Amino acid sequence: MDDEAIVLAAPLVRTDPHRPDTETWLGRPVPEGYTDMIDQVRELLDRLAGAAPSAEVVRSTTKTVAELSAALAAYEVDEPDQLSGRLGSAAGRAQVAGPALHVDEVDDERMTGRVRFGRHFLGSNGVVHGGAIPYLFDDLLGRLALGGGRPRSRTAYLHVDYRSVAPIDTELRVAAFFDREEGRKHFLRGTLHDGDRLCAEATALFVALNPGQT
Ligand SMILES: CCCCCCCC(=O)SCCNC(=O)CCNC(=O)[C@H](O)C(C)(C)COP(=O)(O)OP(=O)(O)OC[C@H]1O[C@@H](n2cnc3c(N)ncnc32)[C@H](O)[C@@H]1OP(=O)(O)O
Repeated sequence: MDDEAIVLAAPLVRTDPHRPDTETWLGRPVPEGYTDMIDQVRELLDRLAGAAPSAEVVRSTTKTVAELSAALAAYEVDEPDQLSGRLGSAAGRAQVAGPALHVDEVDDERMTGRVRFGRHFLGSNGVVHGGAIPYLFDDLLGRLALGGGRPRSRTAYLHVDYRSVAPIDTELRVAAFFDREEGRKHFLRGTLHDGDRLCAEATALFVALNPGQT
């Protein structure tokens, strides 16, 4: 594929001071610019959601996206070598299924951060789709569940209360708390705020996996 075809738009400015320029995964360096590529795909999804393009632009976009898919297909790897969703210090772990979550502070019991849902996550009337919020909490709480040297665990339940609407294109605050542990059961909770206004809160049970449990 022509290199020029993969230039989607002007590159995004790196805005996250917590994100390192380079990162390693499984001891190997992550390709330079990988997280910038993920940012561009997020931008593309937002533009796609918001656009009502002409037939000509639909045709050319379809062709370009097909070329991009073909280029990436040539580099497909098995799950253990996957980068997307595995880069802990990248926004949203470099996984475009969810919003770009930026972790600001984390210790064994608590995690705080910021998140901005783009147009891709619009439900209606300028607010975030209700299904995107559990994704955010599962990811956020799942990360904290793994903190403090705790064993791998899996979400057994995730309960979300929607207290007020969460606007898109707005920096929202998230927090996660490790509440308590009962044997293999780890209880966590999380909050999503727009300024001082509580948008949603969640409680979850993560069950630690037994040795050999996949
Ligand atoms: C960095 C990465 C961040 C992203 C993290 C994302 C995490 C995820 O999304 S994981 C994917 C979604 N979750 C799943 O697919 C889980 C599917 N379910 C399972 O695999 C199993 O049911 C599992 C592992 C949760 C529990 O099964 P198992 O290991 O057999 O434990 P089990 O003996 O049934 O239960 C253990 C305890 O938990 C309790 N428990 C289990 N499920 C539930 C539930 N839904 N509600 C309440 N209690 C429960 C049991 O009652 C039991 O309690 P006690 O010890 O007091 O008797």
